[in-house]
Amino acid sequence: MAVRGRFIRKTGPYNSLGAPKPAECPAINPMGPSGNEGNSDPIGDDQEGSKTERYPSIIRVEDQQTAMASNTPFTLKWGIMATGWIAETFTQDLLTNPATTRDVHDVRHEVVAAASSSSKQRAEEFLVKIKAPSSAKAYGSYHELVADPEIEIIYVATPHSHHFQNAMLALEAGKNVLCEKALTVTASQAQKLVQKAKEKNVFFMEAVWTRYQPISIKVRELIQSGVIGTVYRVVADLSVGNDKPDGTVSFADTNRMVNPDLAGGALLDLGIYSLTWVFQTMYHLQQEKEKPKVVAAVQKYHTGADEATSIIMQWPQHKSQGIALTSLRLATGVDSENTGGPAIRIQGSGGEIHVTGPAYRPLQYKVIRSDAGGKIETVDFSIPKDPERNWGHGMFWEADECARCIRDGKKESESLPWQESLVMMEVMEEALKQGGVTYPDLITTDVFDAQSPLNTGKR
Ligand SMILES: NC(=O)C1=CN([C@@H]2O[C@H](COP(=O)(O)OP(=O)(O)OC[C@H]3O[C@@H](n4cnc5c(N)ncnc54)[C@H](OP(=O)(O)O)[C@@H]3O)[C@@H](O)[C@H]2O)C=CC1
Ligand SMILES: O=C1OC[C@@H](O)[C@H](O)[C@H]1O
Repeated sequence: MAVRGRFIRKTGPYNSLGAPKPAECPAINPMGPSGNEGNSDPIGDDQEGSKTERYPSIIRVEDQQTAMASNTPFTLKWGIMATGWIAETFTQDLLTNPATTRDVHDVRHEVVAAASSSSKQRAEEFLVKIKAPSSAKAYGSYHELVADPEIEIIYVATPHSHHFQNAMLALEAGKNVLCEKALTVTASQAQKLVQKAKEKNVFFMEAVWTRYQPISIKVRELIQSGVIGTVYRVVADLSVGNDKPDGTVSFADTNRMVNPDLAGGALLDLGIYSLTWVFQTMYHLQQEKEKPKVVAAVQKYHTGADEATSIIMQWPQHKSQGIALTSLRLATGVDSENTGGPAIRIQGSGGEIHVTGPAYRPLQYKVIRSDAGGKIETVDFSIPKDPERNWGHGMFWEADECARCIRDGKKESESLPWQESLVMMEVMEEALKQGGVTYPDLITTDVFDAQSPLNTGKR
């Protein structure tokens, strides 16, 4: 019989009060059963439902007052590079109130400016749309953005094709950088960025938000506690069902999902989350790091990008294997209940953990221990919303991580160290190489050019 568990709140990186906490969060949703009233989520995949629990469920008022009296939150000042879909989503998360949204009291965020490579007007419209404070500046170029002395960190939200040149532009200007996934198009580009971050002594992180979500932290803790024994295999999938009867997929050939000029393809956009689950549950937890052997099957689309990629990784010294799957034609689950099974299956010598939901932001895990007589513990998560803005997408936890690292003088995040981003880039590069996927020189070069069209927007 399945036992639905409650999320036991532990002190974690998202919990900053330092004051004693209630041991358990009761399933109270101050916004009603859906917790989503009136929200218009641009990604359209928010999964709040009646069975979810919220963060935070209860904050004792005296705890808050004690913390507020003794600590002034560290404020991180952001510059947003690009004005597309994820720039909008992430920046709205930045603008949520950390205290009332997610029980975070030690850091906060300020949006200083946003820049569009197309026009200043586009940046102005962006700031209006996300209801940024009137103090936020609009720039019509990425160069102006990175030159703003008030900005401490640049969020790079351009297509992956642009990440190397754009992140390097910001690092060269001495800025801390949070760069969207996939970090780069090639492993050599990622290596160059890490070298530059070291040289400039600044913070640099790949924006894999999943790593900072409470569910990821909890699953890593569970594995480390040994509850399912030694993990020997992880199978993870992130796929979307965009198959069309005429043999194409429902993205225009120019869309960044399939356009080689924008480093399109399933692996760099979606498969990276499947890899994230393989890596964060195995490689990340290895004492002695071992690079995996890689075998890949790649289905190429008529544009030349990959439409489906399956990667088998082997860690011979650890006797473990990981399978990362992604496809643009078949969805991970046929329905929202994931009748077809969990998106992520983590198999250990003493049991399994199943993680359900899209791999970039899953909201449920199950622990199935071989010694528990068939009992299954099910734990649900939800994404908290700012009651005032009626917004929350779950990207704020990675922003909080950036703030804490910068406050504490750290140059990389322990939850996603540089070395791990680099090995993941190597795995993806190797898989694409095995499948014969190539990208244009403009986006694969590892030579920085401040005047590259990728930096100037002169496309
Ligand atoms: N973490 C997550 O959940 C998600 C991450 N992503 C990642 O974010 C990145 C951006 O994705 P997304 O926001 O969906 O993309 P969009 O196409 O919606 O936005 C990209 C933005 O980049 C800028 N840009 C600069 N040059 C170009 C160009 N040649 N073609 C298109 N855009 C250009 C544009 O802003 P402007 O003209 O104003 O400079 C544009 O609005 C990708 O790397 C993707 O992997 C995407 C979705 C979800
Ligand atoms: O990072 C992402 O997560 C959500 C997906 O829908 C999107 O394509 C991808 O870029």
